[in-house]
Formats: sequence, structure tokens, C-alpha cells
Amino acid sequence: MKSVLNFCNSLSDLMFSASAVIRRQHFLIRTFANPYKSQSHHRTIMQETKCMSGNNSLEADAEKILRTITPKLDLSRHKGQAGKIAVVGGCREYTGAPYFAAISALKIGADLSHVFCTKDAATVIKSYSPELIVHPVLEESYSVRDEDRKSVSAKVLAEVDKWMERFDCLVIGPGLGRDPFLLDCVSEIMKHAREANVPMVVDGDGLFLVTNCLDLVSGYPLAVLTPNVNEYKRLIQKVLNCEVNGQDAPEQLLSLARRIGGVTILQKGKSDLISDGETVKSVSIFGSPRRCGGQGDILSGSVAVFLSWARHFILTGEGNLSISPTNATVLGCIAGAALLRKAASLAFADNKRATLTGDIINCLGRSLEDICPAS
Ligand SMILES: NC(=O)C1=CN([C@@H]2O[C@H](COP(=O)(O)OP(=O)(O)OC[C@H]3O[C@@H](n4cnc5c(N)ncnc54)[C@H](OP(=O)(O)O)[C@@H]3O)[C@@H](O)[C@H]2O)[C@@H](O)CC1
Ligand SMILES: Nc1ncnc2c1ncn2[C@@H]1O[C@H](COP(=O)(O)OP(=O)(O)OP(=O)(O)O)[C@@H](O)[C@H]1O
Ligand SMILES: [Mg+2]
Repeated sequence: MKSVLNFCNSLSDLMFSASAVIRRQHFLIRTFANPYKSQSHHRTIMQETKCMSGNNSLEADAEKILRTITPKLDLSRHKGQAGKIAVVGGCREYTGAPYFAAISALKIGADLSHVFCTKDAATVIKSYSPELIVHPVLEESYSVRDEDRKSVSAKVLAEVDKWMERFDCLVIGPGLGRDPFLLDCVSEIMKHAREANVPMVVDGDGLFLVTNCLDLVSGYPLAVLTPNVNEYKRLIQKVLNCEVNGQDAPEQLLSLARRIGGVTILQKGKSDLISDGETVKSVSIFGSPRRCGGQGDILSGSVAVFLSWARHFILTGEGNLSISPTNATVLGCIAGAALLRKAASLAFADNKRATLTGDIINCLGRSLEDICPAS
């Protein structure tokens, strides 16, 4: 097994050497060769989830997945090969959320983590950490005259576009706020990311945007939505036109993911449920009873990194190893949810009621090391 893993890691090294553009082209070929399967899917949602819960396969083998998709560390790698992540978020009110997402990506093992935020938020975020690359490019309505909106919007887009092809994944929404002009600009950024085939994890206010404009992600297999209880409720009401059904949660989630064209949804809660419209998996390993704000932001940054690693893993053909499911977005969600829960439990053991999001971030490394040692 170890030699197989070594062989796969060598293959992975080769792939990491390829440019981001080539990697995305490979992914496109795979996608078109194996288009979204649900069109020819015969089984009903009920049959599928019954079958899954019948053989008790709802709970993912998260530790195995985490170990399998995490690339080994070696001296031949150059900066950037372990992942370049960008968070689009951060405004006057919220500077913590984009910081939590971006720093978590670095703590897990990404090489570079960018933040695209408003000018007000940028200096604050930079002062939290010199590790982050912070772009003060977003504008809110109050700072833009009506007649300047078009030119400002074009400028914002051009600033982000300069970097777009280099990113392995975007995280859209932590601490973004709900300013209408800002959200219009972010819609354009999302359209460009989609054209460039860059994966997106959509969280927080990004979900507010997407719920009101589903076309931004609908039918895009590289989109991941990470709703909390409120955000999920809004999605269900908008898409399925009904209320959240706690009794048949996996079926409803499967149905929601299908209706949005096969995007992957990570429904956060006591157990995390994950579906891409084809399969449903849960991650319920013990986390923490502390519900301090910001844990969802850690999760979005974590999912972005694991999704990128899972994509590389699958693109190299290493998916032959016995992990299931095989969709990179689902694997990224499972790994991210498991790591956050483990880190939260370690932080809680140390800090009890005083546990804060920063304490959980400080446990991400130990948590990953326990599952997947660096050497
Ligand atoms: N430090 C920072 O900068 C952080 C910034 N953040 C950023 O804030 C922005 C808005 O995101 P959000 O999560 O506050 O908005 P949303 O989901 O509408 O919740 C609003 C209210 O809903 C309720 N509520 C929540 N959970 C519930 C539950 N399980 N069951 C029932 N009710 C529940 C609860 O209301 P209450 O109980 O007070 O009535 C809660 O206050 C977004 O950009 C995000 O990224 C955060 O990431 C945190 C760290
Ligand atoms: N009742 C719970 N029991 C255990 N873990 C939970 C519970 N609720 C949420 N979590 C975990 O906490 C993490 C964050 O979920 P939460 O619902 O707090 O997100 P959020 O509201 O978006 O957070 P944020 O404050 O960052 O916006 C998820 O990984 C989820 O698994
Ligand atoms: Mg949140």
C-alpha cells in the first residue's frame, strides 16, 4: 500500500508541475467525457438514500479520505504547488471572517492565500497577519458615485482577473456584507471564475447572493455551497419552495443539489451532510459544544484547500485507489468537515468554555498531523 501511495505521490508531483491552465484543461476533458450523470439516472432519490442508509454507508470514511488526498511534503516542490487560494470577502463590518478562512487555508498547507476585500477592511486584515496577500479592491455603494459605477466595476474585475488563472480555488463570501454594488461586482467575479473553470466555495454572504441569483452556480460542478442553518433554510425555500425537512434530511439535500444542477452542498449542523446530487455522505465525528462565530469560516478555507488537493489527486488517475466517493468537491467537503471537527475537539479539550475560533485555527496543524503525519 505504501509503495502504491509513493508511486501515486510521484505522479502527483508531475501533475503539480503542470501549469494551472493545463490542469484545468485536463479537468474539462474529463468533465465532457463523463458529463453530469444525473440526466440518465434511473433510481429515485428515495431508493438511493434508503439504499445508502440501509447499508449504513452514509457516514464517510473521512480519515482515510483525508490521508489519501493530502499530498506528501518533499523538497522537490516549489511554492504554489500545494495550493493557491483566494478569499473574496471582508468589508467595513466584518474583517474576522475572511481572515479566518484565509489563514486556515495556510495552516492546513496551502502555499499562498489571498484576500480580495474593501479598502476599509484591507489594512485591518493585513495587520492580523503578514502571511496573507491582501488586495483592497472591492468598493461599497457609499464610496462610489452613480456615474462612476460602471468604470469602478470594470476596474474591480480587472484587478481580480489579473490573478484569476493562478488560483486553485476561490472562497466567495466570508464577511462580504450585503452592499448591492459590491455584490454586483462579486457576481461578475464569479462569472469570470466559472469561465476560467476555477472551483468556488460559496459561504456566508456569498450564499445570500447565490440564493437570489442561482444562475451564478447552477450546473457548475466545481461549485460548493456551505450553508449554515439559516442559509440552508433560505436555499430550500427558494429552490424547493418548501420548508426544511429534518426527518428526511439526506433526501432533501440530494434533491436540492440536483435542482441546482449538481453543485456540491455541505449542510452544516450537528452532523455535516454533503451531497452533489448523486450521493449523500455525512461527517459526524465529535467536534465541540462551543458555537463561537467563525467556525464556518475556518471550514470554507479548509474545504478550498482539500478540494484543490482532491482535484489533483483525481486528475492524476490516482482515484483508482479505494476511496469513495470520487467527486473532488465531495471529497474536499468531507476532509474539511472532518479536520475542523477534530481541531475543534482538541481546542475545546484545552480551553473549555473559553474556546475561540483562533484556538481552533491553532489546532488545525495538530489535527492534520494526527491523521496524516508530515513525515
Ligand atoms: N468575526 C467575524 O467577522 C465573523 C463574521 N461573520 C460574517 O457575518 C456575516 C453574516 O453571517 P451570519 O452567520 O451571522 O448570518 P446568518 O447565518 O444569517 O445568522 C444570523 C443570525 O441567525 C441566527 N442563527 C445562527 N445560527 C442559528 C441556528 N443554528 N439556529 C437558529 N438561529 C441561528 C442568529 O440569530 P439570533 O440567535 O441572534 O437571533 C444569528 O446571529 C457573514 O458575512 C459571515 O461571514 C461570521 O462568519 C462570524 C464571524
Ligand atoms: N450543533 C452542532 N454540533 C456540532 N458541530 C456543529 C454544530 N453546529 C455546527 N457545527 C459545526 O461547526 C462548523 C460551523 O458551523 P456553523 O453552523 O457554526 O457555521 P456558520 O454559522 O456559518 O459559522 P460562522 O460563524 O463562521 O459564520 C461546522 O463544521 C459544523 O459541523
Ligand atoms: Mg457562516
